[in-house]
Amino acid sequence: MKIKTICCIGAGYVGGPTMSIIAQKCPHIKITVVDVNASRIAAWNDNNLNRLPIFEPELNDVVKEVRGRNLFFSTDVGKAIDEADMIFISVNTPTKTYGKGKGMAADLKYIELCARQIAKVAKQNKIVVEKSTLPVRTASAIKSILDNTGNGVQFQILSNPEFLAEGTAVQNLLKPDRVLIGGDTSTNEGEVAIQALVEIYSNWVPKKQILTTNVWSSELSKLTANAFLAQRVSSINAMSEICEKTGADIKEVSKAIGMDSRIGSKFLNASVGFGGSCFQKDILNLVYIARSYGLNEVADYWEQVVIMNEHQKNRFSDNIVSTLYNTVSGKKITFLGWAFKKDTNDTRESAAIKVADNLLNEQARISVYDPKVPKEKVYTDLDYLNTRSSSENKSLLTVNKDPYEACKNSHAISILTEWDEFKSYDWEGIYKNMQKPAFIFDGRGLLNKGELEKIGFIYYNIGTGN
Ligand SMILES: NC(=O)c1ccc[n+]([C@@H]2O[C@H](COP(=O)([O-])OP(=O)(O)OC[C@H]3O[C@@H](n4cnc5c(N)ncnc54)[C@H](O)[C@@H]3O)[C@@H](O)[C@H]2O)c1
Ligand SMILES: O=c1ccn([C@@H]2O[C@H](COP(=O)(O)OP(=O)(O)O[C@H]3O[C@H](CO)[C@@H](O)[C@H](O)[C@H]3O)[C@@H](O)[C@H]2O)c(=O)[nH]1
Repeated sequence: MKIKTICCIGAGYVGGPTMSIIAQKCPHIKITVVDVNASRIAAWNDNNLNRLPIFEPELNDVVKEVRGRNLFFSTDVGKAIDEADMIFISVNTPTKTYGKGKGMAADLKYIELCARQIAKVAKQNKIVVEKSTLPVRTASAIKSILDNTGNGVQFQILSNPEFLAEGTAVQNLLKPDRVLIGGDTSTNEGEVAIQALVEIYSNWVPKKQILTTNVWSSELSKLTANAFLAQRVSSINAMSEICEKTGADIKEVSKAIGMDSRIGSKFLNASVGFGGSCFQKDILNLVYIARSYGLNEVADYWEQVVIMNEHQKNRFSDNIVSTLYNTVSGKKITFLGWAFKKDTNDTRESAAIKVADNLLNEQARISVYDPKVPKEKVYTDLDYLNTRSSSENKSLLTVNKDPYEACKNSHAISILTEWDEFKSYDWEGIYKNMQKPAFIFDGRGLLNKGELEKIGFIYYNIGTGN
């Protein structure tokens, strides 16, 4: 079966980049990305590519090449569904904030809305692809909605989880470690649908890296991959605390263990804590699933990864307070970085938010600089916590466009995101304009301790005892 038209529901961090690359590699397929958020669609259609709704290295060039050729962004969800042979569901699946499973389970209301709309509109057989990250067995719920509310047309459901990481999305999509496709391997129609998607990826991904499985394995593999990745970060962060007590250095420990080919060297950077929209949400979802099957030991095991992460963020802010003579009340603390990692404007679950909230509770004044995160976003993130009024947040925290201004007169600088540009700042100049003693709390192990200490800074790093 040859796919000629694709619709992708959800123009976010996954839908936008993923469809841009499919469009680039498959010029014979017309792709329409749709979203209910009209301003997001307008931003994807903006002539000024620097105003695309998400910042991803190299993405602007790809969008420039394919937009208007075979990639289109629209708010007309019904029309795009109707025209498509294959529909990707790429909408958000956040943690539930209400009812049963609140704070743990994935909220599938957006997924269900998509399924109902597909069922309502579709007049011909369609392949529906789960691109969003979903609890294992969601495909059966989607199938049930489609079959029971549809117009009698046939639907095949595939699971095709996305493994891209933000900041490297384009390269991850161009050269994925693997593409995973789960489908109904027990029927001919299921096999045909699987092969239709395999054929799309085969335009640029070597066949041996395209893995096909049953639907449940595919859905669960996505949650498993994120759980393992996050577990590595929590494991190295747990060791960082032992390093600080014992005089061991976490970078040396990471290097030493990473040279064991069974462990591997990637994803072993101790930090102020993992952020991003996926790790916490997906682990909590896994914990919820395990509990719902009565697998309490399994649930406790994975939950500890999130508990450890909360602890890492809290102990980072606690260390700032205790080092600054047990009070930060009225003191200016500069945050370099607000995004959850470098090379993205995404701030979802960023460690910076929690650290800021803790320090504001201690009446610190915070000044933030991030090269890609707009001022309004910083305030929205803080207001969302509902810890204090929006006007209090605005009076206690300022957002600067200039990093040197942000650092002026501050008592301490805290590195929250590992943006490369921070490494080449004029640190001597920054030191001169700070209160003394001038402290740096490096939550990313980014800066050069020796050089900064030579200038006169008191420098604290995660995982290094002083
Ligand atoms: N962000 C990542 O790096 C990443 C990577 C892999 C997988 N995922 C998974 O992919 C999914 C999407 O993540 P994201 O970061 O792109 O989310 P996002 O919030 O950036 O984008 C989702 C979009 O879907 C739209 N939407 C919601 N309901 C809709 C509906 N009924 N009709 C039309 N549009 C609708 C929203 O308006 C939003 O723009 C999630 O399940 C996530 O776990 C994310
Ligand atoms: O050694 C490390 C590696 C990562 N992090 C932090 O962990 C978080 C997540 O980083 P990363 O995984 O690189 O970015 P994400 O975009 O969240 O990507 C993860 O989540 C996506 C959404 O499911 C998956 O598709 C990706 O495979 C998975 O890496 C960030 O705060 C990083 O700073 C560390 O602290 N130390």
